[in-house]
This record gives sequence, C-alpha cells and structure tokens, in this order.
Amino acid sequence: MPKVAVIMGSKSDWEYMKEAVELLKQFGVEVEARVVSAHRTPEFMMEFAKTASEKGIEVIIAGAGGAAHLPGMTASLTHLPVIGVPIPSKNLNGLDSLLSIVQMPYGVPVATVAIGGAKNAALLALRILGLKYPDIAEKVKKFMEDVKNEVLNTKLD
Ligand SMILES: Nc1c(C(=O)O)ncn1[C@@H]1O[C@H](COP(=O)(O)O)[C@@H](O)[C@H]1O
Repeated sequence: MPKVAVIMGSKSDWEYMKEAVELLKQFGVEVEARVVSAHRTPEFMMEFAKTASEKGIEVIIAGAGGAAHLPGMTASLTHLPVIGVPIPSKNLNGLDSLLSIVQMPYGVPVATVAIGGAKNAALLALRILGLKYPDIAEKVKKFMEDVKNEVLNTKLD
C-alpha cells in the first residue's frame, strides 16, 4: 500500500492539512499524519525526515505557517519528494508562509502549492505515486474526468 506522510508545524494547521489526509485516504493511500516542527522539535524533525524513507514513506507533504521552515528543512534531510503547503497566517494571510516555502535555494527543491492548498498537495502526491502504482494513476484520471464533467455540467440560473 502506498504511504504518504502529512506533517505540519502545529496542531493549529490541522484544519487545513486534514483536507489532504481525507483526500489521500479516499484514494486508498496509507497516511502518517503528525505534528513536527523544525523550530520547536528540531531533533525530532531530523529523525523523522532521515528515517521516513526506510519506514516506507514515499512522498512527504509538509504544511507550515509564518516562518515556515519545516518543508525546506525536511527536504534537506531526505531524498523523498517534499510538497510544501503554505498555511494562512494571522498577520500576513500566508504570504510569509508562501515565500518561506517557495524560495528554496538550488539543490533542495520543495514543490510548493497555493496558500492553503492542501488538497492540491494531496493530488500532486497522488500523481507522483501514480508513476509506481497503476491503480492510483487510474483513480487520478477518473478524478480529473469528474472535475471536468462538473464544470461542463454547470448550470447558471
Ligand atoms: N512554521 C512553523 C514551524 C516550522 O517551520 O518548523 N513550526 C511551527 N510553525 C508554525 O507556526 C504557526 C503558529 O503555530 P501555533 O498556532 O502553534 O502558535 C503554525 O502555522 C505552524 O505551522
């Protein structure tokens, strides 16, 4: 069974990140969801990122707000693909989170989605998994078809 880690800097990010978890589970993916903070639990973050691959995790989705260092630091400690989710922050509406995650230096890529874009992070993870798991690729294609039909069938009064 494919496995994805969904990590976040604080429990306060869960209201956004749970959308990614729900979507991944709908596609039959095993999810390890937990709070990991580069700032508040640096040693644990290191251990988590370094051992993720050997635990069978294939993609990491990392959400963080404000000075959002978690996705980048995680990407620096593992060869696995890391998808960053900028969490809307109180004072700057997530612009701080977005810039902290997206402006990575050469050599340490983080695939960054929109502010609050946890569902797209899940969909991107599913596309990556689809390279290895044909059943996931088929489900992604079906999902795309459903999205397309929803738009085509939209009726306006
Ligand atoms: N950006 C980070 C990191 C990190 O990057 O390691 N750890 C926590 N945080 C963020 O701090 C914000 C406020 O956290 P609290 O609500 O716990 O005060 C959250 O959005 C979290 O992601």
